[in-house]
Amino acid sequence: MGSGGGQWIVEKRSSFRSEPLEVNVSETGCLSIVVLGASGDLAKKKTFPALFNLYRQGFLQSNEVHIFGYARTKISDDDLRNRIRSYLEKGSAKSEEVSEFLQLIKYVSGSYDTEGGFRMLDKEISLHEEFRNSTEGSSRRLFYLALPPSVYPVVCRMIKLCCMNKSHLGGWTRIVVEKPFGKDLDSAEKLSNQIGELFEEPQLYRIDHYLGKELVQNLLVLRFANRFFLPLWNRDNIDNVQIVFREDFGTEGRGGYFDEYGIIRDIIQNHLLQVLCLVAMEKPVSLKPEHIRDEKVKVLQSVMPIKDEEVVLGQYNGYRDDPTVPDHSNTPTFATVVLRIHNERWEGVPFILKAGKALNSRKAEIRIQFKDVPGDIFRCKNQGRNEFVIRLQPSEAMYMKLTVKQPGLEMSTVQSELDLSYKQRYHGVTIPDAYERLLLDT
Ligand SMILES: NC(=O)C1=CN([C@@H]2O[C@H](COP(=O)(O)OP(=O)(O)OC[C@H]3O[C@@H](n4cnc5c(N)ncnc54)[C@H](OP(=O)(O)O)[C@@H]3O)[C@@H](O)[C@H]2O)C=CC1
Ligand SMILES: O=C1O[C@H](COP(=O)(O)O)[C@@H](O)[C@H](O)[C@H]1O
Repeated sequence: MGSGGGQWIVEKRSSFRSEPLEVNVSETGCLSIVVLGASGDLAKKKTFPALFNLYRQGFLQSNEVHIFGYARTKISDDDLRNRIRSYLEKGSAKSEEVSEFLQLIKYVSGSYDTEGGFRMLDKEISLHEEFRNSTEGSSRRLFYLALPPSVYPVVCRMIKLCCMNKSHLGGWTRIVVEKPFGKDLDSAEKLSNQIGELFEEPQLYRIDHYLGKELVQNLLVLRFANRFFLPLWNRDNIDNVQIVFREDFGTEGRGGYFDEYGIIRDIIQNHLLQVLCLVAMEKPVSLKPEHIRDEKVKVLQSVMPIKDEEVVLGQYNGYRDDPTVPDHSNTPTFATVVLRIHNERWEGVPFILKAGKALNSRKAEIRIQFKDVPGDIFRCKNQGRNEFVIRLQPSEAMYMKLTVKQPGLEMSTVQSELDLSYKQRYHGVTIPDAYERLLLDT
């Protein structure tokens, strides 16, 4: 999706149509945001907090927006509000603001594969639209699937059958689906076909929230707007690249989703692979989504089959104690995988992807380790290599480890850092959560 000359231009993927579709309609109808899987982990930790932050900043107005939670769990509106309250009351949020926001939320309970619940949901949405005097057809309905991908097809069918915006007077129905998009190539293609039969491509938003993180968004700028990196970013200078995700908590009741997918499909195949693409790809022709996608695809096509001996899998002690996890599960919660990119720039440089839950710290970072300097006249090799680190979280930062002269009379060396820590550099700037950015886009 891109903005050109002040109007929004929605472009379908070239595999679906060749001409860009220009949409230039004013959006006047009220907005209903439906969070399916509202009882779950993503909804409470990220979706509702992101909606709350958009509300606080005035992007969602209480006189036009209403939020619906939908899931099978039988709870009341207030039960849902109480479940999420503590996730909203963080930072500078005032408790009155939280209460006002929570009043915008209504909960509907129903199954994912029968019409009853979805008809009820449609009725509730329509009531809200009538209450807001939204002209029929001008209303906007955003369905956010905070659900395991196994239920996307049936949920999309039910939305299409029961819950669509009724006509096209500037209104719309949009569907947001989460990663992982299927389990393997066959299921991803099947899922794509199933959803594609129900909705037009511009109605569909596939989310990978790592792409909304500030420092992931910065990767293109960093690589292609700075002269420094251009000559160094290749096999002649870089020894290895590490892309690491660690979490200091386990599944915590998410076994219903996680155990079926595991850490590779949960984190590596999507979040870390997207980061790898941005680190490894060539400069795109422009910033158009298609041009960026084309370069990413080239990188992925150059990845060699992974060798068994370059994979390590593990499961943390206590994973099976989670009541939502089957007793004999062997689903990995930790994985290290080495990817090798067979092209002129990266031949011989291992890309080491690591992800794990319930480890000793929470961190996501990219470490680019450079080769040793030939002819070590300072005998400083043992002090460590040049390294460029991009810390995505926590505390966003970029720093370069380099060898300098130890200040003083002696000619000795020491490792130091050129440090761009965002908190210190950008005082008073709040970095938006990835989901705020992405939900606002949708
Ligand atoms: N948690 C997170 O931080 C993030 C999650 N995601 C993605 O969000 C999606 C949901 O993840 P998350 O919220 O963590 O998962 P949960 O396990 O919390 O599942 C969400 C909800 O889906 C329903 N559900 C769970 N298992 C099943 C099942 N087997 N069949 C049908 N319904 C089920 C449950 O609701 P009920 O039983 O009430 O219907 C549950 O509350 C996943 O695709 C994940 O990749 C993406 C980014 C971050
Ligand atoms: O997609 C997911 O991401 C979260 C971690 O997201 P972060 O932005 O807090 O790093 C992870 O906990 C979850 O298992 C996974 O589904």
